[in-house]
Amino acid sequence: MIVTTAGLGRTYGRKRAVDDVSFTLRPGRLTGFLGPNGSGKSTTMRLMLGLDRGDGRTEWDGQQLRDLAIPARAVGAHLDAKAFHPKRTVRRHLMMHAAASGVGARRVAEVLDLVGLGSVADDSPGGFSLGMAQRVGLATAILAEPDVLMLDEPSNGLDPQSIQWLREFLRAYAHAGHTVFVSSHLLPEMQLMADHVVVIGRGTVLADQSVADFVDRSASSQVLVRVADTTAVLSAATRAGLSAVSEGPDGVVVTGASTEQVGLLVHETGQPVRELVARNASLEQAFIDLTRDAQEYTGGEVA
Ligand SMILES: Nc1ncnc2c1ncn2[C@@H]1O[C@H](COP(=O)(O)OP(=O)(O)OP(=O)(O)O)[C@@H](O)[C@H]1O
Repeated sequence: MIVTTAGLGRTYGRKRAVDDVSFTLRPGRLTGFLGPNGSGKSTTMRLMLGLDRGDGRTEWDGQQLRDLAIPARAVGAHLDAKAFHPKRTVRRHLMMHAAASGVGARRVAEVLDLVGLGSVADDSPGGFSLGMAQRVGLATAILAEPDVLMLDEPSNGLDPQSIQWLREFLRAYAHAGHTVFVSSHLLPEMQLMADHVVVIGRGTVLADQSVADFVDRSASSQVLVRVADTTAVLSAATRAGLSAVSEGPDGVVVTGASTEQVGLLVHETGQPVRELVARNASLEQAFIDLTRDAQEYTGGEVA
């Protein structure tokens, strides 16, 4: 299912929390939703689902969510870690959601096992840890095997094994043809998991592109090339408007260019390449570069 948001907006008091946010989520890929604290991720997700009133519209394969026959089959969302009754058992909680979306008891048992809650299915989740509560939320979201899965910070409170499990689960879910949209502050995790990213800062979209392109465009992406005549490569880089510095006796480091561009540059100088290595910035570094000016809440210098 293709999900299109157009012109989403929301004002709280005098603050424009989300402003003219438009993007498209495509099936078969996991889109990460990134942004500094308070940048509007949760608000955007709530607007998409009609849980918050605001401007703009979201279409699910061209339709409004309320016009779909069984909305739970279209989208499963987990936005709030403790969105369950603390005294109702996990199984009962899931059975109630199952009934509302035409899902049978077998699927409830299957999902309980899938998210690792089988042994506590008949416990009340009131005293659950954050990680356990996250599993209940995920179980609820995937119950009806929705076309679209939307999760707000699902790795919060999960231990490393659970994070790895969640990553594999979400990737498999996306690559089976579903549309997956996940917000997270765990950027190294997102780099392993996401195909595409939407980045927002101060309520507006700053980037909407593949993870590879996003990381590549970072000012911190560098390419190291080793050649016999570094001076010729440095001049060619300058002529091409690229920033380049020499490194060691035969190395040149070019900033902000792809390996292909640097390969062509060396080719122009008519000499063989001894080594060509991309020193890609991490998703984390690319994110920090991009959102430096869109940081709502910043800490002081660390001495
Ligand atoms: N119910 C509300 N009332 C007033 N202001 C709100 C409300 N909900 C969100 N905001 C404000 O809107 C802005 C966006 O908040 P939102 O929770 O969407 O950001 P976020 O990107 O999800 O943040 P985080 O990463 O910290 O979870 C913030 O400045 C926040 O303080």
